Amino acid sequence: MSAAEKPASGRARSGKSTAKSTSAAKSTGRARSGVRKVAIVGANRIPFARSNGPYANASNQDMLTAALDGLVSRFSLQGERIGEVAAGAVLKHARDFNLARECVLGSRLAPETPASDVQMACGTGLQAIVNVANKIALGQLDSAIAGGVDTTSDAPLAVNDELRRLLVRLNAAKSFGERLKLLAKVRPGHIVPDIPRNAEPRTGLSMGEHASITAREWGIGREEQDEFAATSHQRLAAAYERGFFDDLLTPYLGLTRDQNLRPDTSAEKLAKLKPAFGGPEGTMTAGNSTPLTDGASTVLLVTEEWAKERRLPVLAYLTFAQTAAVDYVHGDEGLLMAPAYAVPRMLGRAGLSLQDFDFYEIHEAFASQVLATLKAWEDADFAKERLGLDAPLGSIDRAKLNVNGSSIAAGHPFAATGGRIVATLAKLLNEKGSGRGLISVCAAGGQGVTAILER
Ligand SMILES: CC(=O)SCCNC(=O)CCNC(=O)[C@H](O)C(C)(C)COP(=O)(O)OP(=O)(O)OC[C@H]1O[C@@H](n2cnc3c(N)ncnc32)[C@H](O)[C@@H]1OP(=O)(O)O
Repeated sequence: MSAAEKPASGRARSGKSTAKSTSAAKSTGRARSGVRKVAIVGANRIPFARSNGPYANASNQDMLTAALDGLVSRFSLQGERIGEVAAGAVLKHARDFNLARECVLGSRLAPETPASDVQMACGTGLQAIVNVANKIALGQLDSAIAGGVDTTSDAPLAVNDELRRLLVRLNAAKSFGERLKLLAKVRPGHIVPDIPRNAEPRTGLSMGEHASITAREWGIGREEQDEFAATSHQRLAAAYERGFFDDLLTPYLGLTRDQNLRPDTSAEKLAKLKPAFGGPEGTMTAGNSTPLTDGASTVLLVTEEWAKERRLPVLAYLTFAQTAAVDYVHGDEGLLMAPAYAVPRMLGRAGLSLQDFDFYEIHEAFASQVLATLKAWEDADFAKERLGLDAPLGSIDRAKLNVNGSSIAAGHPFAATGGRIVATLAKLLNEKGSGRGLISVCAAGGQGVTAILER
């Protein structure tokens, strides 16, 4: 561990490494393979809010800084130079060109903490975690914070292309006359803003519309989706009830728990909702889909030595990760099915089977997408034709899946979901004392990010 990364009584101003840090770096413990273990010691997030709700006037910077500062308080990181912060947002204003760095500068971390943005749609949060984990494993960092944030309340609106070009030229105009000439070209139609849609640029279809096609293809029925969604609410409510989130969450703008959570949700009540995607015969509703959400999350990842020196218990280790992408544009694979490919590839590297896990954390973009992924893993033709395997991965014990609820109940502020899931699983493994958990996150753009945590 570098001395400059040790807790400082005040803010660390110099950011310089010392001779001590060089010798300490040489002696850091390495696993036999030459790869260091990546420890998760804790996390912090703000409660997730429904879009245009209590966080309507909060920006990505406000929320991510609040999540970061909550982590700083929890682990006494005031004034500390952390090795690196990696974070991102799916919907980002141009002024936030390096959002992570702006949030570091706005937080109580040492301003000498480097930071960079990551973007992998809904996989952003988990990808940021994997990026810094890899640097820790390779000996490039001893401590890191990964995070994510998103707001659909404060989505960036763009002016249309023609007006934007005019305004850029106006800004560069050298004379008043030139400016007047350019201004005279503005037409009423230019005022119409370019509003970001929750849709795939290459197909024009929303995530929900894409998922509804996959649901039809895999024969995922309304009843099983509603049951799945109700379970998510019931389990999240039970987790809050037993205080599970007490050390994972900092209250923010009047919220002390995820606002979308409805403990009284039942499959019977959800059955009454009208379809939101897939036309009048569609099976996907507001109840069995994630809502549009605002929120932020952060996770602290370190070496075992860093944790030991501060007497911080390790919750779990991040041991494997894998990304995959599918061709939903020219091919016939579902937009959100990439984790169905990433997971078997990761299991192959890890020498594990799908059944070798105590917990499964599968991001619930939609109940139908989780159920289609599970069905794909059980399907012999999918195994043979798509995965090139002799046998299907098989089924999992559903009692081990999203045991504390997931995105349908908690909400899904796109880039913040990875941090919420890693925090939840690390704590579950810590409570159990030993075991292994699998994480799977689907993302827009036909991509998926998966990881394994162990303890
Ligand atoms: C990789 C990925 O993660 S892709 C996923 C990315 N995320 C998305 O695509 C977001 C998808 N979700 C959405 O677009 C929106 O939330 C929608 C379109 C599904 C629904 O939007 P809205 O219609 O505004 O939802 P709203 O909250 O008003 O709910 C609609 C109705 O369902 C009801 N409802 C919702 N959840 C529940 C519940 N758990 N129990 C009972 N009723 C419920 C609401 O009360 C409301 O009823 P009302 O019309 O009588 O007031």
